[in-house]
Amino acid sequence: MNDRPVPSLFEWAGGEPAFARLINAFYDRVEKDELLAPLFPGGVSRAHREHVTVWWCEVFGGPARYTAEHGGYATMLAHHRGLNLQPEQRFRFATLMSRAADDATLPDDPEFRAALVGYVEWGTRLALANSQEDADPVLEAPVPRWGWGVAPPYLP
Ligand code: HEM
Repeated sequence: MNDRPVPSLFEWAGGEPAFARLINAFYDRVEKDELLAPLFPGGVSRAHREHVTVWWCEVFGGPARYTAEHGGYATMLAHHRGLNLQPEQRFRFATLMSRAADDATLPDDPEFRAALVGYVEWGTRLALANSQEDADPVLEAPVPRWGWGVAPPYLP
Protein backbone atom coordinates (compact mmCIF):
# COMPACT_ATOMS: atom_id res chain seq x y z
CA MET A 1 0.00 0.00 0.00
CA ASN A 2 1.21 3.48 -0.72
CA ASP A 3 -0.04 6.63 0.98
CA ARG A 4 -0.70 8.70 -2.13
CA PRO A 5 -4.06 10.50 -2.03
CA VAL A 6 -6.77 8.81 -4.08
CA PRO A 7 -7.62 11.02 -7.09
CA SER A 8 -11.22 11.93 -7.77
CA LEU A 9 -12.97 10.24 -10.66
CA PHE A 10 -12.91 13.67 -12.34
CA GLU A 11 -9.11 13.83 -12.10
CA TRP A 12 -8.65 10.19 -13.09
CA ALA A 13 -10.77 10.67 -16.22
CA GLY A 14 -8.76 13.68 -17.39
CA GLY A 15 -10.78 16.62 -16.12
CA GLU A 16 -13.25 18.77 -18.01
CA PRO A 17 -11.88 18.04 -21.52
CA ALA A 18 -12.41 14.32 -20.95
CA PHE A 19 -16.03 14.81 -19.84
CA ALA A 20 -16.69 17.16 -22.77
CA ARG A 21 -15.43 14.41 -25.13
CA LEU A 22 -17.61 11.84 -23.34
CA ILE A 23 -20.80 13.88 -23.48
CA ASN A 24 -20.28 14.97 -27.09
CA ALA A 25 -19.57 11.39 -28.18
CA PHE A 26 -22.67 10.26 -26.30
CA TYR A 27 -25.03 12.80 -27.88
CA ASP A 28 -23.54 12.18 -31.33
CA ARG A 29 -24.74 8.60 -30.85
CA VAL A 30 -28.09 9.74 -29.38
CA GLU A 31 -28.78 11.83 -32.49
CA LYS A 32 -28.49 8.66 -34.63
CA ASP A 33 -30.47 6.41 -32.27
CA GLU A 34 -34.04 5.46 -33.15
CA LEU A 35 -35.17 5.26 -29.49
CA LEU A 36 -33.47 8.41 -28.18
CA ALA A 37 -33.31 10.89 -31.07
CA PRO A 38 -37.07 11.65 -30.84
CA LEU A 39 -36.45 13.08 -27.34
CA PHE A 40 -34.26 15.79 -28.92
CA PRO A 41 -36.15 17.18 -31.90
CA GLY A 42 -33.77 19.02 -34.21
CA GLY A 43 -30.72 17.44 -32.55
CA VAL A 44 -28.91 17.91 -29.26
CA SER A 45 -27.93 21.57 -28.95
CA ARG A 46 -24.50 22.82 -27.98
CA ALA A 47 -26.07 24.42 -24.87
CA HIS A 48 -27.56 21.10 -23.77
CA ARG A 49 -24.23 19.31 -24.29
CA GLU A 50 -22.41 21.99 -22.28
CA HIS A 51 -24.90 21.92 -19.41
CA VAL A 52 -24.78 18.15 -19.13
CA THR A 53 -20.96 18.23 -19.25
CA VAL A 54 -20.98 20.70 -16.34
CA TRP A 55 -23.32 18.35 -14.43
CA TRP A 56 -21.07 15.34 -14.96
CA CYS A 57 -17.92 17.23 -13.95
CA GLU A 58 -19.56 18.22 -10.67
CA VAL A 59 -20.87 14.73 -9.94
CA PHE A 60 -17.46 13.14 -10.50
CA GLY A 61 -15.59 15.52 -8.21
CA GLY A 62 -14.94 18.58 -10.38
CA PRO A 63 -16.04 22.17 -9.78
CA ALA A 64 -19.59 22.60 -8.44
CA ARG A 65 -20.65 24.72 -11.42
CA TYR A 66 -24.01 23.08 -12.08
CA THR A 67 -24.99 24.01 -8.54
CA ALA A 68 -23.54 27.53 -8.79
CA GLU A 69 -24.62 28.47 -12.33
CA HIS A 70 -27.42 26.18 -13.54
CA GLY A 71 -29.80 25.77 -10.62
CA GLY A 72 -28.47 22.46 -9.30
CA TYR A 73 -30.53 19.33 -8.74
CA ALA A 74 -33.90 21.09 -9.05
CA THR A 75 -33.11 22.23 -12.61
CA MET A 76 -31.95 18.78 -13.66
CA LEU A 77 -35.08 17.23 -12.15
CA ALA A 78 -37.35 19.74 -13.90
CA HIS A 79 -35.85 18.78 -17.27
CA HIS A 80 -36.86 15.14 -16.79
CA ARG A 81 -40.32 15.57 -15.26
CA GLY A 82 -43.14 14.57 -17.54
CA LEU A 83 -40.86 13.09 -20.24
CA ASN A 84 -42.53 9.72 -19.63
CA LEU A 85 -39.33 7.83 -20.47
CA GLN A 86 -39.62 4.14 -21.26
CA PRO A 87 -37.46 1.32 -19.86
CA GLU A 88 -36.00 0.54 -23.30
CA GLN A 89 -34.95 4.18 -23.67
CA ARG A 90 -33.24 4.04 -20.27
CA PHE A 91 -31.38 0.88 -21.20
CA ARG A 92 -30.29 2.35 -24.55
CA PHE A 93 -29.14 5.53 -22.79
CA ALA A 94 -26.98 3.48 -20.39
CA THR A 95 -25.56 1.35 -23.20
CA LEU A 96 -24.65 4.33 -25.36
CA MET A 97 -22.87 5.93 -22.42
CA SER A 98 -20.54 2.91 -22.17
CA ARG A 99 -19.90 3.06 -25.91
CA ALA A 100 -19.26 6.81 -25.69
CA ALA A 101 -16.67 6.24 -22.96
CA ASP A 102 -14.76 4.12 -25.49
CA ASP A 103 -15.30 6.67 -28.29
CA ALA A 104 -13.93 9.40 -26.02
CA THR A 105 -10.93 7.26 -24.93
CA LEU A 106 -11.73 7.59 -21.26
CA PRO A 107 -9.62 5.40 -18.98
CA ASP A 108 -10.69 1.79 -19.44
CA ASP A 109 -9.39 0.30 -16.20
CA PRO A 110 -12.00 -1.88 -14.50
CA GLU A 111 -12.25 0.34 -11.43
CA PHE A 112 -12.99 3.56 -13.33
CA ARG A 113 -15.46 1.90 -15.67
CA ALA A 114 -17.25 0.20 -12.76
CA ALA A 115 -17.72 3.58 -11.07
CA LEU A 116 -18.88 5.16 -14.33
CA VAL A 117 -21.51 2.55 -15.16
CA GLY A 118 -22.58 2.46 -11.52
CA TYR A 119 -23.46 6.13 -11.73
CA VAL A 120 -25.15 5.71 -15.10
CA GLU A 121 -27.26 2.81 -13.84
CA TRP A 122 -28.28 4.76 -10.72
CA GLY A 123 -28.94 8.04 -12.50
CA THR A 124 -30.90 6.59 -15.40
CA ARG A 125 -33.16 4.61 -13.07
CA LEU A 126 -33.93 7.78 -11.14
CA ALA A 127 -34.54 9.71 -14.38
CA LEU A 128 -36.88 6.96 -15.60
CA ALA A 129 -38.88 6.97 -12.37
CA ASN A 130 -38.98 10.77 -12.02
CA SER A 131 -40.11 11.25 -15.63
CA GLN A 132 -43.41 9.40 -15.13
CA GLU A 133 -46.64 11.40 -14.94
CA ASP A 134 -47.47 10.00 -11.49
CA ALA A 135 -43.94 10.41 -10.07
CA ASP A 136 -43.50 11.93 -6.62
CA PRO A 137 -39.78 12.78 -6.70
CA VAL A 138 -37.59 14.36 -4.07
CA LEU A 139 -37.84 18.04 -5.03
CA GLU A 140 -34.70 19.43 -3.37
CA ALA A 141 -31.38 17.64 -3.00
CA PRO A 142 -27.70 18.37 -3.55
CA VAL A 143 -26.08 17.41 -6.84
CA PRO A 144 -24.70 13.95 -6.09
CA ARG A 145 -20.98 13.36 -5.69
CA TRP A 146 -19.97 9.96 -7.01
CA GLY A 147 -16.91 8.07 -5.77
CA TRP A 148 -14.93 4.91 -6.39
CA GLY A 149 -17.17 2.73 -4.24
CA VAL A 150 -15.77 -0.66 -3.27
CA ALA A 151 -13.01 -0.64 -5.91
CA PRO A 152 -10.59 2.29 -5.59
CA PRO A 153 -8.03 2.81 -8.36
CA TYR A 154 -4.98 0.55 -8.54
CA LEU A 155 -2.03 2.71 -7.48
CA PRO A 156 1.10 0.54 -7.51
C1 HEM B 1 -27.30 9.51 -15.38
C2 HEM B 1 -28.46 9.84 -15.92
C3 HEM B 1 -28.81 11.21 -16.44
C4 HEM B 1 -28.19 12.40 -16.22
C5 HEM B 1 -26.94 12.69 -15.41
C6 HEM B 1 -28.92 13.40 -16.95
C7 HEM B 1 -28.62 14.75 -16.96
C8 HEM B 1 -29.39 15.73 -17.52
C9 HEM B 1 -29.28 17.13 -17.27
C10 HEM B 1 -28.24 17.78 -16.37
C11 HEM B 1 -30.23 17.76 -17.99
C12 HEM B 1 -30.51 19.26 -18.00
C13 HEM B 1 -29.57 20.01 -18.91
C14 HEM B 1 -29.69 21.51 -18.70
O1 HEM B 1 -29.46 22.01 -17.59
O2 HEM B 1 -29.99 22.20 -19.70
C15 HEM B 1 -30.96 16.74 -18.72
C16 HEM B 1 -31.99 16.96 -19.60
C17 HEM B 1 -32.58 15.98 -20.35
N1 HEM B 1 -32.41 14.62 -20.22
FE1 HEM B 1 -31.21 13.72 -18.91
N2 HEM B 1 -29.95 12.79 -17.62
C18 HEM B 1 -29.93 11.46 -17.32
C19 HEM B 1 -30.80 10.51 -17.78
C20 HEM B 1 -31.64 10.68 -18.85
C21 HEM B 1 -32.32 9.63 -19.55
C22 HEM B 1 -32.29 8.16 -19.16
C23 HEM B 1 -32.99 10.23 -20.57
C24 HEM B 1 -33.80 9.60 -21.67
C25 HEM B 1 -33.82 8.31 -21.96
C26 HEM B 1 -32.76 11.66 -20.50
C27 HEM B 1 -33.26 12.63 -21.34
C28 HEM B 1 -33.15 13.97 -21.17
C29 HEM B 1 -33.84 14.96 -21.98
C30 HEM B 1 -34.76 14.67 -23.17
C31 HEM B 1 -33.47 16.22 -21.47
C32 HEM B 1 -33.90 17.59 -22.01
C33 HEM B 1 -35.27 17.95 -21.52
C34 HEM B 1 -35.61 19.38 -21.88
O3 HEM B 1 -34.79 20.11 -22.45
O4 HEM B 1 -36.72 19.78 -21.56
N3 HEM B 1 -31.93 11.88 -19.44
N4 HEM B 1 -30.44 15.51 -18.40
